[in-house]
Amino acid sequence: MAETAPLLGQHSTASITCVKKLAESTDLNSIPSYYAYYTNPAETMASDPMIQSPPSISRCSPPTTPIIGPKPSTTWTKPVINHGIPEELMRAVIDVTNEFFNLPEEEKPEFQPENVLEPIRYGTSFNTAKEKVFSWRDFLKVFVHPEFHCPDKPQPLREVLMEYCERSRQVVRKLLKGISQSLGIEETEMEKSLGLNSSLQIFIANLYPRCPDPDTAVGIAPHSDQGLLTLLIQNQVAGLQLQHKGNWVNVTALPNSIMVVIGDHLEIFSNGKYKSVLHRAMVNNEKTRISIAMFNGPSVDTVVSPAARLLRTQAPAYVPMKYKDYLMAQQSNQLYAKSILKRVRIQN
Ligand SMILES: O=C(O)CCC(=O)C(=O)O
Ligand SMILES: [Fe+2]
Repeated sequence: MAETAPLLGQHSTASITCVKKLAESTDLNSIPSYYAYYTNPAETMASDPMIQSPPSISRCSPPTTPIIGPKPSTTWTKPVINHGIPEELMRAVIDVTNEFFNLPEEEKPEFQPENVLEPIRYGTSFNTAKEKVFSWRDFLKVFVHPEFHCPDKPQPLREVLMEYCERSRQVVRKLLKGISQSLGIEETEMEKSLGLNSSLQIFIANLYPRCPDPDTAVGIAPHSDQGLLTLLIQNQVAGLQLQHKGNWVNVTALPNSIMVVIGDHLEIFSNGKYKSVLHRAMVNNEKTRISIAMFNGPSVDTVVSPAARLLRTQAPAYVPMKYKDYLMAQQSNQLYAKSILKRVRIQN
């Protein structure tokens, strides 16, 4: 990982809206310097995939509810199988997303608003207005709950997305139920404190085109996700890595599994028992990779603090912050490690 965040600054490349087009140029043998994220080859190295035993929702269904990791202090991500989401639906989400990215660029400006909290946003890297070094990634971000939004093209996107986001919320609710039990918190307390009935759910589609210099570029820079839980699927092409005990580890997706990634707000709500996971996406020079990250957070107006139940016996390790403000802070900066979480963590 880069030791320090690349310097902030206005870039002459601010008008770049898409890496796909660049990657498709026939004579591209190297990458422009503003995609050189890693300068030291050691930073891109990762260990072999860890073999993980997936928890299965149906096997763990109530009263023994699903678990993520062996104990609540985990910093781990887990693949979940038997989640109840049909494989065809997961494939359809990836296919229709690919269709969106394949639309002519001339048809996409309507999805490129200035405001980072607009409900439909297509773009490249993470925040080109703030980054000096870009990520080798195009993205589509759509707010799908509590209000459902969707680009009006390609035509099948709406139906597929609506079903996938509903099914994902059901999976997340089951997982959160298990997590609340593991923390000794009533499910209703969690629901109420986090405003889960109007939870913010964001669909993020990531496109990582083939890259001529995969050891220098990054698909998405090291970061933790800001919500409670992210459900991640991909098109059979590997690229996700997570940091475990200071080392980067490749994550291999089991067929038909969903990776569950713990986000900052679960870390805050659990007062640090669950730790959000530092992860990144790497690129390759053979195949285009698509990943779909479904972010599931509290409701935007919730002021999130560690659960009251936990604070009966523990000192708070995080200061309260409105979820919307947290989201704004994260989205309007460059993506860098756990930098936003650090702002609310109480240092001992
Ligand atoms: O593409 C991946 O595997 C990771 C994507 C990701 O971390 C994100 O969208 O937040
Ligand atoms: Fe992420």
